[in-house]
Amino acid sequence: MNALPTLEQLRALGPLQQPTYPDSAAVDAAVARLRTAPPLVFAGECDDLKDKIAAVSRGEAFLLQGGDCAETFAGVTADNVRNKLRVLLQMAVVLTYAGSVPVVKLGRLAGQYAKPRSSDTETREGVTLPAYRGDAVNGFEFTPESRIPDPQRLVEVYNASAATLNLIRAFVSGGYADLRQVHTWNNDFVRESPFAQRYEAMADEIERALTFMKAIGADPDEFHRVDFHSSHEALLMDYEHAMTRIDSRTGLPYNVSGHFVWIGERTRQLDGAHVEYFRHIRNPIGCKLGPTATADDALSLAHKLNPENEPGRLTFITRFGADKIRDGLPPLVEKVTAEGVSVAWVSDPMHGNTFETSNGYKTRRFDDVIEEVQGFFDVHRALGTVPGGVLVEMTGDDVTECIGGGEEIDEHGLAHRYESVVDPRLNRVQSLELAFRVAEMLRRR
Ligand SMILES: O=C[C@H](O)[C@H](O)COP(=O)(O)O
Ligand SMILES: C=C(OP(=O)(O)O)C(=O)O
Ligand SMILES: [Mn+2]
Repeated sequence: MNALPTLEQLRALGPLQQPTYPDSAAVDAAVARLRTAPPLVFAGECDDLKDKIAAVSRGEAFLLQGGDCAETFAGVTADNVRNKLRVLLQMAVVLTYAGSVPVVKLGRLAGQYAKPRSSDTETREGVTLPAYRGDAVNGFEFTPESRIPDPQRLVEVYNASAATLNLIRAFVSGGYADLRQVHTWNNDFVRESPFAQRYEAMADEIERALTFMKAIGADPDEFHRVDFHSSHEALLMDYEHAMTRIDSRTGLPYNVSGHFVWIGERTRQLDGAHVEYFRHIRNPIGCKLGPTATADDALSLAHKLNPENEPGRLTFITRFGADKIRDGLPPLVEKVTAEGVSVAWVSDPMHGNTFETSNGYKTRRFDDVIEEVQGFFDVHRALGTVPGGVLVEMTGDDVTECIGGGEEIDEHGLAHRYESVVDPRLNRVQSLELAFRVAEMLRRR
């Protein structure tokens, strides 16, 4: 494989969804600063994750990827990060115990700050401004000043990601994620929620099992820490290229701003800048596939992004929508499988199911989310292939952004606590409910 293209070469390919900065010298300064910054992750950690995703592709593990649609700088607080991690750990333990399969835990965090948008502008009450493109680019506040892209924010992304990942690393190795804390994670949960109660019952069973294992001589320290990795959409060429380093062990380039990075639905053109960048880095990578993707697109992307057909290297994240998955997914899976391509299939049941309510909230129906995951499992079952995981937009807080679920949030209920700056997230109860529902699907896998 030839060498990593320069940033200038990638820019010359016209990458889509990039901000238009007013001051290019300021961009150069931010990129130069990032080029000398220490890595946030190590290449060896990326390789470990690649091995785990290879197990996912063989059906020996299940991938749980979750976090905000868009992280915010204001959201880098101990409470926010802990709440998110806690629900991810709860979901993982539900999937592991009720689904009887090891779970690969992948946070959509510590780097998820840049957003592709369907429109370059946003209009409110007759005023039109540049669209908000994530805290990596501009401010959410609807004023002309705040919406101007500021490259200094790229350095802030690095700092915010470093702080988040540092805290996550402390939590997962310092005892918070110890399986013996399985009850503690559920403390202060709405007791009335049937899923919180179901979780309590399951946690009791797990505790008994742990006591039993200790009695027969198992080492309790085995349960002390968990593996947890970070991921984000590698959208902004300036940031991602500046955060690419040559691994000293192998001499190969890795993106060191996250363990796993993915190409979004809007930037997966075969001859585009993103695919060109991604084919050179050695991280495990993902590529979204939506309803316009053909079987030939999938195959060409696989050949270009993973020419050596390395297991665990490539994950296809499908996001068709509940009404399209059953017809749209089979041709892709059939062709890719028939050609002997090694890939992990993951369902993103969020992005094909977004709509706007009459009162102006971008939302999703919990039932559509479940229906898409069910369709994903059914398609794979019918084809004899492996439904490898789910990617969800979720938060550890009790927000009201998605409709339905056990608490039966309706359109009017969305106004109660809608905090997302881009897409609607499952709240804590909805996330747990999803985990139980997916565990049932896994048991039948
Ligand atoms: O999160 C994904 C995209 O950024 C988002 O769904 C696009 O949303 P938009 O249509 O509001 O721009
Ligand atoms: C932008 C996203 O998704 P997609 O590229 O699939 O639209 C996302 O995951 O937030
Ligand atoms: Mn999103």
